[in-house]
Amino acid sequence: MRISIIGCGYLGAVHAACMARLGHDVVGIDVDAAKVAQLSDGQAPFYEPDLDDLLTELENTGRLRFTTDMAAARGSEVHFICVGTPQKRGENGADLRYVDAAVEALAAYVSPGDVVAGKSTVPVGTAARLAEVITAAEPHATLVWNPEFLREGHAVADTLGPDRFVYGVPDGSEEHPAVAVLDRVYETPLATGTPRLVLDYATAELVKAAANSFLATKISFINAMAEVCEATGADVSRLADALGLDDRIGRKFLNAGIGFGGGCLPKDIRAFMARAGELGADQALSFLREVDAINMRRRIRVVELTRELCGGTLMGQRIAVLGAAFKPESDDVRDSPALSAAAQLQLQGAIVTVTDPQALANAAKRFPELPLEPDLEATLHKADAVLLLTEWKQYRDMDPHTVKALVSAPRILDGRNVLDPAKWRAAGWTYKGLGRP
Ligand SMILES: NC(=O)C1=CN([C@@H]2O[C@H](COP(=O)(O)OP(=O)(O)OC[C@H]3O[C@@H](n4cnc5c(N)ncnc54)[C@H](O)[C@@H]3O)[C@@H](O)[C@H]2O)C=CC1
Ligand SMILES: O=C(O)[C@H]1O[C@H](OP(=O)(O)OP(=O)(O)OC[C@H]2O[C@@H](n3ccc(=O)[nH]c3=O)[C@H](O)[C@@H]2O)[C@H](O)[C@@H](O)[C@@H]1O
Repeated sequence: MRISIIGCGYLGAVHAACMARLGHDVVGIDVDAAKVAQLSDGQAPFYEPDLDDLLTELENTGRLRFTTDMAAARGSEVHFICVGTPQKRGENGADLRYVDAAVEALAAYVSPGDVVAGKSTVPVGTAARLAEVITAAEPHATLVWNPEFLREGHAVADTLGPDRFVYGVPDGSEEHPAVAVLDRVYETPLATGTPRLVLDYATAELVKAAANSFLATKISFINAMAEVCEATGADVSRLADALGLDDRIGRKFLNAGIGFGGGCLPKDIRAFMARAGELGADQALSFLREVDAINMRRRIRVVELTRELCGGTLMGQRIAVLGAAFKPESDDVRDSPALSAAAQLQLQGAIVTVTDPQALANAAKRFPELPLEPDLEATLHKADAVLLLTEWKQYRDMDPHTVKALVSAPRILDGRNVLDPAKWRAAGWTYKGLGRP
């Protein structure tokens, strides 16, 4: 099938490569000429495991190309909308200007029978509004909403083998012709038994908002428990292990620590609250305000604990921050808890050095004032305290004796609760976790 992908960022570039991998003939379209040039050279414009290999594998097949020219969408049977929906500046709501611009620009190139499939995360009600734009331009084309659930760091595997497909179609009916079109797009993963749900627009849009809200709530729940554990001397990691053994709860997404960040969970729960408010259902989601507040408190807690670790003042203390990305296996620093804590420590007088295996270039763009150091040993050199804030494997695997020889004082704050406290203490470290004795 011929497929166009509009927007080639963390979602769209991966979707484009994966659709070509499934055998489709794909054109990726983006307004960012530099990104298009890089992708056209077979290079991922960001770090995502397996994406570079996939781009290289596809380079000589002729099935994947990239352009800035929207006219290249003409002739594709399916057009995926993958542009960004960031938080509006100074407001909770989603900024839909990129989605609106992309759909309006695409509408001129849509032909009868085409399917325009929205993948971006949008407030409920957006699909119905955009469907009017598409049908005004081409009455025999259909807009569907096909939300995406991939995780950064696992994006290729998640796209090729998702937990489920959700199709939001105009009448919510299995018989809608667009269902068969999407089934052909996803024929290979569907053949392995991946569940596929056909829903109406609003339900499909809400599945995405609800899923991210649930995940955020799970993380904030365990972080709230971490606060109680700190007050009582209990251990939140063991608490999570015990809770997680109940099938109905599960252990996943119960890792307490510095909290959630990234380009999705924080902005998505805020956009969901804003949209519920517009719909007169704000009370239903007022708990998400608390989810957000618990999450933001974790960042402050890291600063407080670092101050305690340094003997009561941050002034002039050399702090080694391990991790800049919002999670390991990603170079994404959007709303990164690690960077926001690092910047706060610097503001409070600490001499901060941040290291990360992949995210320093992006960190430099967002926080030009923060000293960044690619080398882990150089970062640790003469540190008065070490903060592990993004749990890259190389930080989790550090040897406390080796690290101790590098630092000025053996004090560590494990912001992700991934180190073995007994092992670090036995090596002579003052160890602090979040919600752990
Ligand atoms: N990053 C992720 O893991 C996931 C993201 N999403 C959702 O997918 C959407 C995109 O997110 P990301 O890929 O992370 O954002 P991103 O910022 O990495 O990528 C967006 C891309 O759209 C391009 N763009 C903007 N306006 C355009 C236009 N008019 N025409 C063509 N291209 C245009 C930008 O240049 C950029 O390359 C958001 O709604 C996000 O919530 C959903 C699931 C996973
Ligand atoms: O809509 C999106 O963009 C995506 O948002 C999240 O994916 P992602 O942001 O890539 O990363 P997650 O693995 O969900 O982690 C989010 C944040 O929560 C933190 N986290 C995660 C799990 C946990 O137990 N504790 C915890 O603090 C991570 O460190 C990270 O900062 C969802 O997991 C995806 O399903 C969704 O498609």
